[in-house]
Amino acid sequence: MKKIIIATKNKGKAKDFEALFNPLGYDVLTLHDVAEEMDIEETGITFEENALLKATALANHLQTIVIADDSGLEIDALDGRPGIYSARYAGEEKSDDANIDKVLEELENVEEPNRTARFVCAIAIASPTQKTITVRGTCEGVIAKERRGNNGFGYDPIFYVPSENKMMAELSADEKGAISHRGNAIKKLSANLAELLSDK
Ligand SMILES: O=c1nc[nH]c2c1ncn2[C@H]1C[C@H](O)[C@@H](COP(=O)(O)OP(=O)(O)OP(=O)(O)O)O1
Ligand SMILES: [Mg+2]
Repeated sequence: MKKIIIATKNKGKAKDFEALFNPLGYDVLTLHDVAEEMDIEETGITFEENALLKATALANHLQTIVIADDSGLEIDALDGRPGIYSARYAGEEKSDDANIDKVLEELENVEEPNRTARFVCAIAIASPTQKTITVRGTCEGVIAKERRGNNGFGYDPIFYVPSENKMMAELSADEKGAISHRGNAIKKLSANLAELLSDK
């Protein structure tokens, strides 16, 4: 199979990408496979900037074409927080469990109609020979009052998807890919994905 390199250390994200890319004929490699030692700082103030930082750093390092994803959860009642700070919302140790606890606590007194939120995913493609590209996908939902489901990663156990009548963490990787912010971002590329990934 052809290989696609994703500049991520997040294993849950890598699984999402496998579900999206394996059917298109690509094996997924991550930073764990190609440059474990790299630690790319996310100093941007938008998802797109951070995705570009990650993709460009690894593309330059490997001298090949690379994809990166910067993503997060925007909660309307929290004025869009945690946003680009989603991974470290409850502290530098990047704990999904602590992040969820913090969100549930902050929304303790917020009732259903005001618990709307969206996942956002910016995907960047960087290459030594082509112009960089970014696309954004989103997925609308509602923050539940407690966790449900064992699939996925991050905030999936508290993200209710109305169109599926399920938590994101109750969907299989394929079902998630069909409706998720990550899947929606990839869809925007799909018409010319093969060309974009050919590194010519
Ligand atoms: O589908 C998702 N389902 C649940 N949660 C999600 C999803 N997509 C992003 N998220 C959350 C997880 C993390 O708290 C943050 C991403 O932060 P982000 O910096 O992009 O990723 P990361 O630091 O975990 O890995 P890396 O930068 O190596 O790709 O948003
Ligand atoms: Mg990160």
